[in-house]
Amino acid sequence: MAPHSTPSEHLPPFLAAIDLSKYSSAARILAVKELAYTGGLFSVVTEQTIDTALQLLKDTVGRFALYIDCSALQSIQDVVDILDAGAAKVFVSSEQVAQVQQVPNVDASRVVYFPTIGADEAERQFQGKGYGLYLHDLADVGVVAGLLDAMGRERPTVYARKSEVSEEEAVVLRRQDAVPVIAAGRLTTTAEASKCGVRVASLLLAPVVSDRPDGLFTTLVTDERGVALGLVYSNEESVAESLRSGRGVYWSRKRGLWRKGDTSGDWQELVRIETDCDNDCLRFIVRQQGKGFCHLSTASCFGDYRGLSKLSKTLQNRKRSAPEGSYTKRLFNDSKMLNAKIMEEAQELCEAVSKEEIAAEAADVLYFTLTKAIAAGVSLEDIERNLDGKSVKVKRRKGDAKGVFAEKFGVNGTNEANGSTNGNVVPITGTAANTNGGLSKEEVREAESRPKGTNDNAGLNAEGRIAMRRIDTMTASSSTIHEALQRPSQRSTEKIMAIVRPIIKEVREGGDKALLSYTHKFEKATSLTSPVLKAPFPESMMQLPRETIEAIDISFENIRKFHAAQAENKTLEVETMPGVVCSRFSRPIERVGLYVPGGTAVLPSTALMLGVPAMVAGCKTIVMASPPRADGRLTPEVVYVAHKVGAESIVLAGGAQAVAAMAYGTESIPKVDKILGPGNQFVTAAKMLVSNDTTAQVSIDMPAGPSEVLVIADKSANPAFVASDLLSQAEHGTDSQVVCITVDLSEAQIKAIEDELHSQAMALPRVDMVRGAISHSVLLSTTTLSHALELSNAYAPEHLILQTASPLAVRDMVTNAGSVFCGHWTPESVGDYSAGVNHSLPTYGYAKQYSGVNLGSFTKHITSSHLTEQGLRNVGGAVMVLAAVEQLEAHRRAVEIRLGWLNGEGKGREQV
Ligand SMILES: NC(=O)c1ccc[n+]([C@@H]2O[C@H](COP(=O)([O-])OP(=O)(O)OC[C@H]3O[C@@H](n4cnc5c(N)ncnc54)[C@H](O)[C@@H]3O)[C@@H](O)[C@H]2O)c1
Ligand SMILES: N[C@H](CO)Cc1c[nH]c[nH+]1
Repeated sequence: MAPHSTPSEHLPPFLAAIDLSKYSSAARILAVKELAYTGGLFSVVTEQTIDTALQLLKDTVGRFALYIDCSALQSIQDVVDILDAGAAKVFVSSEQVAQVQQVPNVDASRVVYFPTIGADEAERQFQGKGYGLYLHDLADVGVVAGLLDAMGRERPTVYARKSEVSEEEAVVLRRQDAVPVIAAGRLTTTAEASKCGVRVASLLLAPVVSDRPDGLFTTLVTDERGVALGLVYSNEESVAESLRSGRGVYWSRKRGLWRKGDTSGDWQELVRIETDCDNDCLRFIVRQQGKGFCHLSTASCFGDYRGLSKLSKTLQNRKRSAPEGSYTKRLFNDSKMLNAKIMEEAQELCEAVSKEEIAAEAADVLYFTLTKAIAAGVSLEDIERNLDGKSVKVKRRKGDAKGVFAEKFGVNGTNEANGSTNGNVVPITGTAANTNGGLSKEEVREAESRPKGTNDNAGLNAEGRIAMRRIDTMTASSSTIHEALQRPSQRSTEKIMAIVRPIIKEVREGGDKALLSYTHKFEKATSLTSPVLKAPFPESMMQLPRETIEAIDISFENIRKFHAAQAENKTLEVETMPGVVCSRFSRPIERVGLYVPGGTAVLPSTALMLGVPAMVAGCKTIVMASPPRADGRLTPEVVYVAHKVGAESIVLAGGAQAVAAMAYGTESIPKVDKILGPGNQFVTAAKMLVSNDTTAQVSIDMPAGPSEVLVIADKSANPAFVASDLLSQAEHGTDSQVVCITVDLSEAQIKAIEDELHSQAMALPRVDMVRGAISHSVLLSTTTLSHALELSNAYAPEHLILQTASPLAVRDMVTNAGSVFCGHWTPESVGDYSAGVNHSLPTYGYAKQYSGVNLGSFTKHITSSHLTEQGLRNVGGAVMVLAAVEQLEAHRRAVEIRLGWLNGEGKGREQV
């Protein structure tokens, strides 16, 4: 067979094809030897598995090379996200390839072309682009050789897959410099050949040629950072044994098979085996145990470690057993001191000028940085992996300085121009790439309030405890406090709007069909054929346990009483001048749309909070909307409440599409006059957009987004109560925010709140949701109640909890808040469900200008005037003068003509 020119990149010996549902974390992959030791993995990603893929990439970046077949994805933004998360390569279909070309910064060598159209057209798309080529479903591996020959020297890297491929066939592919893609289950580390398995050792060694007379393979042994430990030899037997046992095993020219460490105890954990660029040398990457690799008890045969490796080993030893009184031990035990040192050294590095100073200060920064990392269980290798991950990012960040640092150094940092204050991501333009509105997958996850993955350390401090950021308001700058109090969801408003706009447009234009298709997409309720459920609702849809019915009925009655008491039954009448009577009376808004959230939790309590006042107000048409479950059904509690309040229909949809359906109406859903109800960022953005469209003729209650709470706690507060109230809102979603303001508490008292927060959070089923919220939450310590109130009024929380000695007196100082909960025996959750107050409240600081939902939200006021003859005489002069000032003659004459009549100047006076 003619030799083919080797592609100019370093390729894995094969790609092990894994199923993402089975191999979703690095730990799972590492547990399977066949996958762990050669580094190349392949997986097909779909809309359903994209999040798993992104999480896996995050978890394994720099450890494995993941090749992802993206040909089933609809959005090119998803493909970009996969590349950005560190995929070695993406396989894209003929349909996707043109779009990928338009994305800036995508390196062609990270794209593998998967032809899904006719050969001629495919060749035109592919030729000269520098992509790899994926040959899928091969009938015969011999085809590859012919194809490669035809392509000549400019040939691409070829990835080839044949189902049930035999070892022989895989070796043929490998010798042709093609990369075989082999189902993980077919791979084996056993030494013996078998019909149903493909030996990893055979594939690894297939192209390797020894340049030694004894046929042994020269083998370089290195640690994970690539530092050489020594030179040894291998052969097929030792390589197979190494893969089987997961240890460094070599071939000694004197003693034969050599399991390193069997006699000395200095054994090696195998990380990976690689071949070099021209296949005449192996590299074993190992984790050396014991004293070191060399028989002289040094780390390597070339002496001891130096530089960062040496520092990292020393710090790891110190962490295990630091001598009492050592400086490093002190740093390990005192995180505040360590943080202060990092800041101090960073400052000194900024001020350094000469080469010597810069080297010395940079060394200090590295020392303290690495100490912090190792104290937290982060190794130097982890940091380097992270760097490698960042080096392959596609989305370029502007990298502006931020906040106080930008201010301090006088550089522009707020990046407001592109609507982002935290991401600095330069948006992708020009293609359908922006279907996520420019949000990264992680930002979308947060907007969707999805729980944090177990490998994501959101909300955890350096000790791995769930902890809020702490700020001492006596020493922190006002910009630090201001920045800490920014709502997470506000950072991406424009991007969320960009996602929501096309959804609204589609539903407005496409009606029921478009609405249903979004429900199929977001709720996965693909069996649903109608987007609405009309009253009367069948009994079978409201089957509930007795105690649930009782609880709903009690809450219903309390909410009804409190809202009924808000009714303005009498017409307001004021005689402003004799004979001039002004009145005001209220009328229910006729048609209201009530959004009941249902993405991450089912909220029948919100159905009560909206439905009961709508019923009390007398709204004629009550339409509810709530996302159905994946089986297409609604939670029975919501149906029961809808029935109790007399709703005419329930829209089986959520998000922006439900808002659009109620705003514009569809074939089966009535258009409403006002939309009320809280929801996630997509819902809130949609409400704001439709209320701004004058053609929709719809108003909204307020922007009521992700839940938030602010607790003011003085010395009388019980730390367990404080923590429980903070957590009750943190569990709503990863984009919720909770704030605790302490008043004159000692370090021990603040610590008691932090301890409670950690231990109570750890026991919650939604702990991974809570961690997300805690990651952008804050504890502010103050010394006076008035300062605490000043901060709270500026923040304008949705819920304000006063755990203070005289809560009612403190309440009098509140100027901005959605709802206030007074005293130690008033948890916020009583207001969420049953006390009677409404829980649909303004968030994002809108409590400065909006009230929470109340009876008035469902009514409008109409004014009327009634003048007697004398009344017109009394007020007419003023009207005529002002109309003349405004040069509105018809206005003036409307009075003048009447006064003329009264003065007997007109005809037919008796007709009036
Ligand atoms: N402020 C208040 O008074 C109040 C009261 C109750 C609840 N809340 C808040 O309501 C929110 C409820 O959020 P939720 O997510 O559980 O339910 P939700 O019903 O508000 O949102 C779910 C919908 O979001 C849409 N969506 C999800 N991912 C999307 C994406 N990537 N692109 C476009 N649309 C997408 C889907 O249509 C889905 O139906 C929470 O943030 C909670 O804190 C606030
Ligand atoms: N706390 C939410 C208002 O932000 C409402 C709610 C519903 N269920 C529980 N709580």
